[in-house]
Amino acid sequence: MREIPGLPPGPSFLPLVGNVIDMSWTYRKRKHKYFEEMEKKFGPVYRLYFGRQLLILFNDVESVKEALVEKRDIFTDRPSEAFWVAQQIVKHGAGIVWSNGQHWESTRRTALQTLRDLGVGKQSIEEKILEETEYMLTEITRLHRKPLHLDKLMAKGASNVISTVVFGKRFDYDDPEFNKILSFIKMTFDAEGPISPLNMLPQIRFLPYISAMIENCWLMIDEINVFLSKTIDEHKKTLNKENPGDFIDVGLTTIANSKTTTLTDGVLMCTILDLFIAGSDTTATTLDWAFLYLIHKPDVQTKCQKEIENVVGFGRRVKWADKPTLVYCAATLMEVQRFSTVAIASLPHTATEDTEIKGFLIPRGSIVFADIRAIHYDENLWENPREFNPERFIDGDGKIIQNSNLLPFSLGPRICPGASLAKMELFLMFCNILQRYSFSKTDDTELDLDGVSGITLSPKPYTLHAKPRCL
Ligand code: HEM
Repeated sequence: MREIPGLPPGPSFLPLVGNVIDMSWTYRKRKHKYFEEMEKKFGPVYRLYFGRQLLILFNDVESVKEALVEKRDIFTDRPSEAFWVAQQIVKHGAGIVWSNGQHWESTRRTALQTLRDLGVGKQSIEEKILEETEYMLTEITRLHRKPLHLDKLMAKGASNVISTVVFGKRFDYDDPEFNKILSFIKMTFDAEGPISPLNMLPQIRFLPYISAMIENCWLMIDEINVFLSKTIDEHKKTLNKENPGDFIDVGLTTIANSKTTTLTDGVLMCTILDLFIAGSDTTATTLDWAFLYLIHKPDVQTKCQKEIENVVGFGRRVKWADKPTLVYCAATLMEVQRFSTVAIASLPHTATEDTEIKGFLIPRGSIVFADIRAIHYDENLWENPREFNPERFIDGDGKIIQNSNLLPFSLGPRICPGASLAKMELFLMFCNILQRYSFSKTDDTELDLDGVSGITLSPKPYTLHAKPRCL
């Protein structure tokens, strides 16, 4: 492989495989550490090779804004053609995440409008989140006498909020169909995502271990699709076009009423899967980190609880309307999002023409990522970024500081469409659980705050003790 002059700097690489051995093997499950090393060596814009494919990482806020906002016309598309896994997904029909152009714009717009119509950001969805939080608290009450793993419970809670929006109903935590969706999401997120070696060398799909894994994955998708198709059919039978009750109803009404929509039953199914995949693990993992930080920093937990006690007391649940007065809790969640940066980087974008960022050539067809974690740990933007400190988001008058360098949902036209829902879930679940329970470490061993990288960055499995405060 010959380097094109003008490219950003980057590490040496091997013919054919590029930097894959370091990325996917030496730093397996520690991709965030690899990106950190590369940024230290090569600065705010660097290049890697994923096989023969050029990858460019933007690591400071200027380059990310230049690419994803100012040059949005060039950097909005996903590289659906460049990845073998994406090609397979798109072959089965694309929803929001992997589609481009007109199809993406219209599907994303419909999804956003539908989420708004269904009450995301409003009281109706708040009720559902509070109801789900009660189920989570019942589980904690049932299990709290033993050391608890919160990750699965958070995944069930967050997925049920999406279920309520999409299907108009929640599932029991032991429902087999629900658990199938959860296993699929977990499998997807444990994988290396866009930089899985399978994308670089699709031929390895014929190796027995890998082919069995892929086979298993398609089987799961088939089963989920059968379930989705059955659910859509059931919705067709009860559809009231004047008063659609959930995401499927709104989708079916759009299909029936609009001659120009790109929505079909197939696209609806893909979009539903996108919402589940993109919306449940991210939110659940953020909450999992939040409770890990609280047992690491008991003083932060005490301050959050004192604030809840003073503002809300114990006589009622914490509401979304309490957010402006629960300043320390809100700041803690902002710090959780900065410090954990669950989405280490944006999803992949591609350059649709040759361009320059910070004076470096970014050739057409290169795959680019915004390294969100690098921005969240940038010493030029944050004081002591390696310290967990909610106070950084509170000003001298005790008001929240909205810091435009906090970018957990990325930037530009592909910015996460679920951000409002996620923020509401995080706040209501976090505060209401803390109102009722205190959490502590189960032993004296030091907590591991480094995390394990898949598509998202999750805490290494940990347990905690939950002690009821008032029941
Ligand atoms: C704390 C929770 C969440 C975090 C940290 C998060 C973060 C992100 C990030 C970083 C992206 C990539 C943007 C880019 O490529 O530039 C994204 C995309 C996306 N997210 Fe989220 N997200 C969260 C919750 C949600 C929820 C609850 C939903 C659904 C209701 C959702 C749906 C999506 C979708 C559909 C996309 C693809 C957007 C597109 O390609 O146009 N996310 N999210």
